[in-house]
This record gives sequence, structure tokens and C-alpha cells, in this order.
Amino acid sequence: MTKQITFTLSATDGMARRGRIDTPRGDIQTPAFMPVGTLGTVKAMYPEEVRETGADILLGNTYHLMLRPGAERVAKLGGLHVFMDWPRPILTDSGGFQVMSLSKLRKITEKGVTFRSHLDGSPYELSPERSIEIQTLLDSDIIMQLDECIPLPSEQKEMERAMELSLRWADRSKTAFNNQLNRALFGIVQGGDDAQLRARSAAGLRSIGFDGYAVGGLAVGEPQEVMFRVLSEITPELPTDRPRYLMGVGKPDDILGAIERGIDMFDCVHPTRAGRHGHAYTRFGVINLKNARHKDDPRPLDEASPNPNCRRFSRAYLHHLVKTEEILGAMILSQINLSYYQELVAGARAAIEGARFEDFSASTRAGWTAGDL
Ligand SMILES: Nc1cc(CSc2ncc[nH]2)c2nc(N)[nH]c(=O)c2c1
Repeated sequence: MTKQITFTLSATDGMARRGRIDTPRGDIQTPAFMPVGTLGTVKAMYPEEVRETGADILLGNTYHLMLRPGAERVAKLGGLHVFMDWPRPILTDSGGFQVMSLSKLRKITEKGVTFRSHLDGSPYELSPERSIEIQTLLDSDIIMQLDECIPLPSEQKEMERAMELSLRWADRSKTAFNNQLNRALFGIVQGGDDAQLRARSAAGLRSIGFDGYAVGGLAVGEPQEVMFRVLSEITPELPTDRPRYLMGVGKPDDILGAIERGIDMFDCVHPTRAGRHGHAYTRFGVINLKNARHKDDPRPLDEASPNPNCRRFSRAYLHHLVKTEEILGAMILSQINLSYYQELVAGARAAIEGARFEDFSASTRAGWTAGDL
């Protein structure tokens, strides 16, 4: 019996990679940006609009969905794809990261993590086994091991403890996953900013064997150069024939730098959250539409954009929607920002195919400062 989810590498340019993940629910072109749909929705957007921005896959969140509406309820309703009417691939995180950042009274033991809901204080336990069960109930296509993500900087001993616990949880996650053929299980590399710990984590995950390898424990407040150093050290330790997913990243500059260092998949709440806060991503850089200087500006955001929404509305109108907190403002800017992120990774894919990623990266960055914002 063969695994139904496979990764094909089609081109490389330095460390940058162009590939494709084939799944029963559709293909994922890499490098890929995955919009985040925490509560079963990419906020302020219809699922078909998310697809139209160019997304092949989106993220769901085990922590939030297990609390509300509950994994068993979603399963009874046909799974997350049916529930939210998104027929394409979904990746779900294992929940540990959100427990540590959102829940109250959480406690980490060898068995797993116990915590109280941030909504009503009710008690829950999340073990590697229960997390796999929840992600399977959600009918997710790519599921993540339960891990412990610690902040940076952290003490060496703390980084080692969390990395070793995450490795033991990786092994239990793999056992609980029980080699399901129609789903993929990714391991998560931990180890803080210590190259030895990171290498030990990668080696441990490889010996267990996963369908893909995530780099966790980054985008937790460290400077960009620390993230880039860790990536440069760790991607060579990962299998070339499996996807690499940098969790929680990031801004466009982070994504270009991580593609340059061998990363294939990204997710971040930033483009949608920034949209809801009035920030528009364009090829000139970020425009803060809350700023009063846009009040009388009749120009569209970018008349050369392939996205009609960047051409049809004036900056003055977008400023008005943002200032009045009109729902349409969040809708338009979420669509604009996700479209920009998809244009960015689509451009990267073409550039890698054409062995011109360095030029693409440089000219994209140059555009961020050139235009008048
Ligand atoms: N920065 C960062 C972000 C996330 C959330 S990714 C996500 N979940 C839901 C949406 N997006 C992480 N998740 C896990 N499991 N481990 C990590 O180390 C980690 C690190």
C-alpha cells in the first residue's frame, strides 16, 4: 500500500526549492503560503475567495476547534472540509503552541499538557495521542506532532529539556498516527537557537521517519538574523525529498529569506490580521490606511496590480472604511494582503524555475522602498 501524499522536487536554485505536494484533495505548489483559518474560517473571507487569491491549502487550529465546536462534533458533521466548505487540503497544528500562548493554568508533564480553556476555564488534557485523534477527527490532510515550543532566548538546559520532550512526543505521535495512508504526519524540529540541539532534534525525527519536517521554535520573538542563522544550520540536516515547513512565518522579507535557506511551506496570521488593522500589502511595501494623509487621495493602491481590488478602490475610500471600522474594510484588505502573499510565493516559484531567485528577491525588496507609499 502506498502513501497517497507525495512530494516532488522539480527545481532548485541554490538552497531555494520548487516542488509540489500531491494529496487526495488537490496539489500544493511549493514554496507555498498557507492562510490561517483558526476557527474554521479565514476571517472575513468566503472559502472560494481564499482559493481565488491562489491558496492551495489553509490552516485549521486544533486548540481552538477542540474547545469550540469540539472535534467530535465536527467529525459528526462530516469533518472540517465539509463544515467550512473548503474541499482542498487543510493542515492542522497540534495545539500545544496555542495552549502555551492562550490557555490558563497549563501544566506540562511527560504525558502531555493539561490546561484550562481560555473561554470558560473548563479543564482539558492534550497528549500526543489525543492530538492525533483530534486532527484525525477533523479529517485534516497534514497533521502535526504535539511539541513544546519555548520562547527565545531561553536557558540551554530549558532548550534541551523541551527538545528532548518534543522528540519523545514525536515518537508517540508517530505510533498513534498508525501510518494512515490518506493523511500526512509532520515532525517538528525544536532546539532553540542551539545548532547542536537542532541537529539532534532533526536526526531524531529522521530516525522516526515523517512525511514532512517542520521547523518550530522560531518566530517566537527572536531577531530575524537569529532565525536565518538557525535555518541555514538546520535545513541541510533535513531530507531533501520531504517538504519543510517553517511554522508561524511571516512577513514577506522573512519568507524570501527562508525560501533562500531551503524552506517550502509557510503560514502566518499576519496578512489577515494586518488587513483587519488597516494595513495593505503592496509591491511598494505596507501602506497604513489609518493614516490621515490618505483622506483625499483618489489614487488606487496599485493601478498595475493584477488584483482588481488594488485598482477599483481609492485610498481615500479604503481610509474611510478603516476609520469607520466598516466590515467591508476588513474584507477588502484581507483579500488584498492574501493576494499579495500568493503573488510573492508564485513569483518565487517562477524565479526558482528560471534560476533567478536571487534577482527576484533583490528586485522585490527594492520595490518595497522605491514607491511613494
Ligand atoms: N512560531 C510558531 C508558530 C506555531 C503555530 S503555527 C500555526 N498554528 C495555527 C496557525 N498557525 C508553532 N506551532 C507549533 N506546534 N510548534 C512551534 O514551534 C510553533 C512555532
